[in-house]
Amino acid sequence: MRADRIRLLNFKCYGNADLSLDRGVTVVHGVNGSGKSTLLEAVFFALYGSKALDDRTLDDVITTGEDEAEIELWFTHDNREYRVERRLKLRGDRATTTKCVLETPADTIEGARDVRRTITELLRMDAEAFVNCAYVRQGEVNKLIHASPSDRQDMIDDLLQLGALEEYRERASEARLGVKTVLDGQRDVLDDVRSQVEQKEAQDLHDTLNALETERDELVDELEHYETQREQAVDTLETAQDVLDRHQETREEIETLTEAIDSLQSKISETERQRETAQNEIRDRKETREELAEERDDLLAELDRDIDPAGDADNDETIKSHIADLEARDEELQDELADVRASIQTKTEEEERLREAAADLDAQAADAREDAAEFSERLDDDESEIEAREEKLADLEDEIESLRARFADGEATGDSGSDNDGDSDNDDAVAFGETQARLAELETEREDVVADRNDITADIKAVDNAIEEAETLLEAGKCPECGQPVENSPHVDVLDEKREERAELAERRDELETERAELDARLEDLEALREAERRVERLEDNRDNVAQLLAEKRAAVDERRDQRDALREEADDLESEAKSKREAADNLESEIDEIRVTLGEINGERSALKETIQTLERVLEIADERAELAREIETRRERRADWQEMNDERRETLSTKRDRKRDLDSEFDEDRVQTAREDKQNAEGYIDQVDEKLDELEAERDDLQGKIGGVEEKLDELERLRDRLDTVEQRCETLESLYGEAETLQTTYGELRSELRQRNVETLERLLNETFELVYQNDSYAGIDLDGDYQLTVYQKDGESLDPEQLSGGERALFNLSLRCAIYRLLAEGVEGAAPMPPLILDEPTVFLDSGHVTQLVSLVESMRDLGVEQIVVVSHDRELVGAADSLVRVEKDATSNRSQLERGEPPETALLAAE
Ligand SMILES: Nc1ncnc2c1ncn2[C@@H]1O[C@H](COP(=O)(O)OP(=O)(O)OP(=O)(O)O)[C@@H](O)[C@H]1O
Ligand SMILES: [Zn+2]
Repeated sequence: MRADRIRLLNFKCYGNADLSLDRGVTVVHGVNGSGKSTLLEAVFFALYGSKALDDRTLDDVITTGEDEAEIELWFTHDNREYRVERRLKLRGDRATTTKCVLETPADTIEGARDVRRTITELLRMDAEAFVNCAYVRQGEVNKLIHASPSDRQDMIDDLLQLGALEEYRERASEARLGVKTVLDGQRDVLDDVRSQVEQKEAQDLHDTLNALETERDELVDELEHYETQREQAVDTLETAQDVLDRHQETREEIETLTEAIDSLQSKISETERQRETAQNEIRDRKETREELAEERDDLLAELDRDIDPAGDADNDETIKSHIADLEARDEELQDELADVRASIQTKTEEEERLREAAADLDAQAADAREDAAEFSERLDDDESEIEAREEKLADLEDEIESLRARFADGEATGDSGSDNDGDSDNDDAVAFGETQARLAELETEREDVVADRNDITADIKAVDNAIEEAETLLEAGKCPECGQPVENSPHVDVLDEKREERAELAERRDELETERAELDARLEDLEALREAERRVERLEDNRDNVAQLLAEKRAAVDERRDQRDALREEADDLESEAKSKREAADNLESEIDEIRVTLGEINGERSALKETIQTLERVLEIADERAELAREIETRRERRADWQEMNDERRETLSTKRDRKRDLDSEFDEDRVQTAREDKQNAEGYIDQVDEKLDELEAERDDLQGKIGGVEEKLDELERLRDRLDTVEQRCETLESLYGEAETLQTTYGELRSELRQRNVETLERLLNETFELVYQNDSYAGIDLDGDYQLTVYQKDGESLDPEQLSGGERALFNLSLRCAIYRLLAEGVEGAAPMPPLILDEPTVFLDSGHVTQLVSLVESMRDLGVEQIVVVSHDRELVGAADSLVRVEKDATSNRSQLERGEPPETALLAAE
């Protein structure tokens, strides 16, 4: 087997680690406590699980503070690849395996037990064998030497698979002992059964049986005799009993008869009483009938109708037809009544309607009159308004006339110009409608005058200026015309001319002023006329409007007057209509009163009818009651006749029964009864005695029968015992031969083991000597002796022998390693040819060794490799060993996380290590 790769998660001091391993020698190195041993333990744990933990538990395996751990190991064995995986989980403070899987090339095995079993079969080693052979744990170098010879024997035997033979031998021995125990037991049984048979045979059982049977036959004869006697006694007893029974029956019949006679008599008198009661009831009913007849006669007399009081069926019919007639009449009356009521209803309604209509009409008439009055009032108003308007119209006409008179053609109105005031000029007389044109003419004229006047005013101003200048010049002595000195000036006269011109101009201006004033006055008059003209126009408009309104008003007044008259007429009509309706209503009222009288009459007749009908019905009722009474009387009569008949029959029965009783009384014989009683008593006495005797004899017979049964049973048992004896004898023989076989088997296994062991011991001794010589080249020791019980003895050169315990520490270590390697080789070479082996694992093998011996150890390791050990893993920090490694693994603990780490190093590291 070869470990190829191991992966760890939270396994003890490892956090996350993954390491691949090679064939050949691998040296694991690192400082103390870095996790070297733990790595080896992990390989061991991966293979065997909790069995690899000795006395520790699963929770020790999980890194402190974590709650899950994983271990995975890939390995090759016999050229096949395998992978084992385990997962642990902390639940509370206990760890459990949550996954355990082994993948083999063929299949996958699950579960810790099955995985361990498969691995044990595969490696042909259990966990214990693994540590004894392949895995030399730290500090266990002396294990094999310290062990007692028998422990060592067991260890080595187990490794060599000889343990099984010892087991078989022990099993054979156990089987032999087991057979022995059974055989001893069976022999005891055999003795016991045999003595029982002998005892039983000595008892003469057949003779005893014959004697008992004879005795029993005699007893049976005697029993039969007594039984015959008993039967006779029983006959006698039965006959006597018959007589007594008959006597008893007769007596009972007489008693029954007496009872029957008594009961019949009482029934007869009871029925007689009933007959009498019925008679009384008949009498009562007859009386009631007569009373009813009287009542009926009274009623009929009261009615005074043609009905025969004697009353029979025909009479009833007559009454019924009377009632029918009366009811028919009542129905007629009822119809009439309904008609009358309906007509009252209709008429009352009609009356109400009429009165309502009349009231309505009156109201309408009142409304019409009111409207007419309103119209009249408004007509008065209208007329006074018309009057006012007419007045206004006349005023307007007057004003217009007077205004028109002021115009030229105004004289046409008749009033002459004498009325004209003196102011008005005839030249200015203007016709109506021409003022406008005239005003325009005068306006133009005035403008011309004003313009002339303004021109003259300007001229005056110019003349004034010239005068003023000339005067100034003149004062200065200058010519007013040319400005030259006045002396000699021809122009001095000019000033006067100018003054003249000015006076002329002023005169002219005054004329123009006057002319303008005249024009202004004429203009004013004309304006006034113009004003009058406009006013006339307005007044005429006004007059026309007033005239039109007046005309309209008149038309409206006429219409309104017509309407008022119409309303008045309408009111008259409505009133007369109301009156006629009211009259109609009054007529209806008196009609209704008359009808009410008829209603009263009908009701009166109806109540009289009802009374008569009731009386007649009562008469019919009485007839019914009387008939019912007659029927009752008849029933009672019939019943009385029946009872009579019944009693006659009873009386007949009574006499028969009395006869029978008399016969039975005479039949009764007291002597015969007495004899029967005595016979019975005697027979009973005898039977009692004989029964006692029979009981005795039967008990005796049963006893004998029991004894016979007992003897027969003993004979059967004897037969069975003989059979049993045969069986047990046979079984003992079989067991004896089985015991012999087990004994042979036990010796065979024992011999086989010591033979095999002897062969192995010889090989082992040779291998041990070879190895020891290789690692301990020393002159002191001549060789090692290993005997059949694995007793080890070391011989010194001088021939003295030594117990291995007496060797030095280092020597012991080397000796032990030699023994381990020898065993490993023995196993590897195999008893039956080479077998694949687990890696050889050595944890700190050099502790006790000096450097010289380390060299020897190195050669041991190398020789093992050369001998074909596939993989050797050594934990050591010895430089020499490191130097001999094919590959290196360095283990280091991270100072901060406190987790171990694995690192592959190649041999060049040797140089580094050597340099340290
Ligand atoms: N369950 C655990 N969780 C964490 N650490 C653990 C656990 N069990 C053991 N350890 C630690 O693992 C460390 C490594 O121990 P191991 O015996 O493998 O060291 P080593 O390298 O073989 O040392 P030495 O050279 O002294 O033999 C120890 O320090 C120990 O405290
Ligand atoms: Zn002049």
